[in-house]
Amino acid sequence: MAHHDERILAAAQKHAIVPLEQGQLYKYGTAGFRMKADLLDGVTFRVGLLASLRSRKLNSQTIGVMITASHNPAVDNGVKIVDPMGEMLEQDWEHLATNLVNAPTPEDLVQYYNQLATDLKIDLSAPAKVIYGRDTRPSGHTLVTALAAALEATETEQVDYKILTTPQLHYLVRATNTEGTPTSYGEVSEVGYYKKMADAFVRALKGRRINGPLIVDCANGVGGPKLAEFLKHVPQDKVNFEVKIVNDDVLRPEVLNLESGADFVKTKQRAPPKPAPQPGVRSCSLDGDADRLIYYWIDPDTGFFMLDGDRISSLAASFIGDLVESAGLKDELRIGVVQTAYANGASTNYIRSHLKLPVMCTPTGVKHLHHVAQSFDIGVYFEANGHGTVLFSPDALRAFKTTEPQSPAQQDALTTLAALSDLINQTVGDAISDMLLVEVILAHKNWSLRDWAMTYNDLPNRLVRVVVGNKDLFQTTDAERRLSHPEGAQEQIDAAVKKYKDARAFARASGTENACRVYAEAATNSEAIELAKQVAQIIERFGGNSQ
Ligand SMILES: CC(=O)N[C@H]1[C@@H](OP(=O)(O)O)O[C@H](CO)[C@@H](O)[C@@H]1O
Ligand SMILES: [Mg+2]
Repeated sequence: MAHHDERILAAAQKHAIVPLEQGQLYKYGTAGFRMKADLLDGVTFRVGLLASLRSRKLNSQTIGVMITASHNPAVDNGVKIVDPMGEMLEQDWEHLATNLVNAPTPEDLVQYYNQLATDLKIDLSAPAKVIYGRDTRPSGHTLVTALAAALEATETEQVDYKILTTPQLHYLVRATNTEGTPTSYGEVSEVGYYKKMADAFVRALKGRRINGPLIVDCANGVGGPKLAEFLKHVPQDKVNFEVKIVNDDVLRPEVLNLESGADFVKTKQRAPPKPAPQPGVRSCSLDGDADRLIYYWIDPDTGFFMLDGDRISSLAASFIGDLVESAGLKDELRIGVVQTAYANGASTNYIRSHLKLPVMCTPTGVKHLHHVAQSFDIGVYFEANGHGTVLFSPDALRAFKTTEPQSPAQQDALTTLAALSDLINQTVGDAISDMLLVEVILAHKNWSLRDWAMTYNDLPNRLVRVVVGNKDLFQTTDAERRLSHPEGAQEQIDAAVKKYKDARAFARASGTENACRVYAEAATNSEAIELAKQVAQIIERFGGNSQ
């Protein structure tokens, strides 16, 4: 025991943890640790210790660490751990991360680190490997120094991939752990990621023409330079993909996510004001770390129209469902769609009634959706905010490759499915990969965004944030669609919902902010607004005193 005590102790003193106000604790949440960057040096050091422990626990497999605060302002940053197959950190370890980070002194830290090793039967002399990347935030540079110090102190092999999108880091973790095996995920390099995706893009398009230019707003984040790099790998002689990258200034941190990006477009329900929107042109926005995607266009007649995660999900499910049928695999492969309670009710209805596919609902946070999507052969999952992907099971991948086609149409469907399984990032939602998927589908269907939008009409809806005295009073059940506590609150929400046609509403405590969120939808816009207001008032009444 006491393998690296001296080294950890010395390094921990240089990367001290900053005590939070009023005895509050750091918490590993949906997005790892995320806050003002100047609080994160000690946190990142300690996350490095945990990543090293996790690698040693999992037979020396490679673990990833991503430094990003996604769509938050430039002064924030964050750090999260990626598991060996490119998935989010296993939930059981989230509270270990919380405990390790909150150890009060360097001595306590070393003691807890050793205790974890003992409790989890981790051999501290086994090899360990951690790879990492960061988005374009200036603070990422110093946080990486803290991370590297923890890896050095614990004699963990490390690779610094420098600036990456979040999904690229997830790709690299899986590629590293599957290198040289039959399930190799791709070349272990950033270029390997571009090559795999460009090749799959060409194969999936099958010579179909992309209908007009695409404007991509990159939120002045890491997606800009990475998309530009990707495009260099797309063979211009085979694909007519005309992309105009906008908001790609990564040299001025103050403009990161400022009035641009997928989160801005989704929450404000309007196009980024700069550059001036071009009516009629197909447009999309990535978020600051390029794992979320929203499409939209400005209609010369009716104005702004947005196609969010629910739309991408139903588009993908419809296209892949048709291909599976043409491939003769309908009875063999189970396709399903996974959503959260925030999915528009019209999308759920469309997928169930029109596409005739099962829809499952999970609590908020992509790790929950990802997990349930894995229970299908083809699991399509998206949050309404534009984060999501499509997962293919080993059985599905095998079927695409080994089914003997009886007709050219069947062969065509099988090869398109195989190409899609390479194009779509299997580890996590990936805005660049999802964007290419959408472009492929629109090209196959010869659809404009207007055609896509016509598949169903969204129910009018409202999402409001309610600050209460104590958000922890609000506990949910039924995938967050109902409140179990405080007692009596749900009955009042039910009574309010009953007053409106086609209405639905729910309230829950946010996992990322100190507030509750209320969502309401109804047959008309004014009713959705009224209902949201009434439910917000109920939440305020039950929410404890705000000081
Ligand atoms: C309504 C909403 O958009 N909630 C977001 C938000 O979670 P909250 O727990 O609602 O704060 O941040 C999560 C992490 O980015 C994201 O997964 C989720 O979709
Ligand atoms: Mg993001």
